[in-house]
Amino acid sequence: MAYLELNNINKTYGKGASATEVLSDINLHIEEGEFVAIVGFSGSGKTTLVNLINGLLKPTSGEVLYKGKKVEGTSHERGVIFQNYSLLPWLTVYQNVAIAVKEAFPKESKKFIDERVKEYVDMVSLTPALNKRPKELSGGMKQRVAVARSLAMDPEMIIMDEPLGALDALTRGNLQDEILNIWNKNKRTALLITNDVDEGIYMADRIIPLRPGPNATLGPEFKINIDRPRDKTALNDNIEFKKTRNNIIEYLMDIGSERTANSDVVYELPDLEPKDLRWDFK
Ligand SMILES: Nc1ncnc2c1ncn2[C@@H]1O[C@H](COP(=O)(O)OP(=O)(O)OP(=O)(O)O)[C@@H](O)[C@H]1O
Repeated sequence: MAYLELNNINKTYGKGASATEVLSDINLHIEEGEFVAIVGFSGSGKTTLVNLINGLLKPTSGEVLYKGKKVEGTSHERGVIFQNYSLLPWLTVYQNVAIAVKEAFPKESKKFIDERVKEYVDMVSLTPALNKRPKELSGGMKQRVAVARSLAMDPEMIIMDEPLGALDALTRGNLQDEILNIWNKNKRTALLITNDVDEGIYMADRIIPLRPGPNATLGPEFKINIDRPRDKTALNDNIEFKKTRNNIIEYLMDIGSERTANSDVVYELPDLEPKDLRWDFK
């Protein structure tokens, strides 16, 4: 039994003539302690997949099992970091994080909650913004609050839906490392949805492409055989990194051009440009 299992998942939106099958025959098994990345094309169904795992959506057919039990709704055992922040606009940064920490640790003291909120807000370098409301923050700052809020709840499984998309390279690199630290230190299981192949290789044990939809399905997995902790600066010269990166990009380009040739829809490719300079920020 895997920690998280998706068995023969199909998800259709709409009914009758307007029905669209977004995900088809998705099978994914993640073991406890693993870090898996799914890299997909824009609009291929990545958020739908996250919402099925989180329990916000029900599959049209198939089942999602978490620790052997069918997922029937949301739970803070599985913490999701969404790409669209979902902060409560009337609460400050402190209050947005505190409300989540209280929910995850209902029996803990006020002091514990206060310290934990401040620790995680500091981790995302937002201590000066503790008393600001979301409307006073930039998109990247809001995204960092969302990261702090999810990680402060100490979920058993960290599920990330393009969580670092709106961030500059330096902040993005720092948060990748914070997420990896928490995953490693607390022996958590992680699923990262990203359109950045380099980010996937830096962070994950395996990368699985999501083929473009409709009827998106998972492609073959690519194992990342690079020792941890990984050194960003050294990665660009790592033969295994270059080989894996080329293999994944080649696969994505092939399926992208295959689908474009067969339809009128223009698919936006994942972030495939070399980002060599990015690693120099550390
Ligand atoms: N509630 C819904 N009802 C109908 N169609 C939907 C619904 N939610 C998503 N879709 C459609 O399903 C497809 C996949 O959407 P989804 O948001 O899962 O993709 P995504 O890969 O996360 O996209 P992006 O990379 O742009 O965030 C899209 O064509 C979208 O229009």
